[in-house]
Amino acid sequence: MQIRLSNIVPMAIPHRTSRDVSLHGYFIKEGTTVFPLLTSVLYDESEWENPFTFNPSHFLDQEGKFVRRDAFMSFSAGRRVCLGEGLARMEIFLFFTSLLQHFRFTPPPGVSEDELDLTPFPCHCLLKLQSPDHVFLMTLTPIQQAEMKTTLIQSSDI
Ligand code: HEM
Repeated sequence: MQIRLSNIVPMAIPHRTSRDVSLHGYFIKEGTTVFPLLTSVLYDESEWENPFTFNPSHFLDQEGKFVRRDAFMSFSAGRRVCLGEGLARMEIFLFFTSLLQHFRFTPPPGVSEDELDLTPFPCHCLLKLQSPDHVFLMTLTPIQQAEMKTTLIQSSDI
């Protein structure tokens, strides 16, 4: 599904631990802000045959039937999973099926399908996030930078 590859909300929404937690041997104290990095699951090479390619077969079994994949986490998971998931899935389905019913999509003249570049923006920048205990270094695309700014504004407003 294109929603996996497009990775719309790469760092989900920041959450804060309501109590001390031990997770896979790591101790996280109460009140720590946690960013669930959905990108790490959506592009996990041990989960997807071609993590960086649009490949609908990721969601089909040997007989061509649709299968649910736990690593498909574009809408996050758990109690704070995206509330609009059902609506978003329905809208995207209606939008794309209408387009596919009415149009034929082809690469521009002189370009083969293999040459199509689906990268949103090639430009990257290095972002440094610092907290009293931790420093995070990340490479972000402009879309992710914009989301990051929104996220930081939201979390500072809490
Ligand atoms: C492809 C479209 C969408 C994607 C990929 C997406 C993804 C996400 C993600 C990753 C979160 C964070 C979950 C977390 O905190 O761990 C979220 C939260 C949320 N989303 Fe979406 N979303 C989409 C569309 C929508 C739509 C259409 C609506 C409403 C009409 C919506 C409403 C919400 C709400 C209310 C939350 C906060 C839930 C909470 O904190 O309890 N989303 N979404």
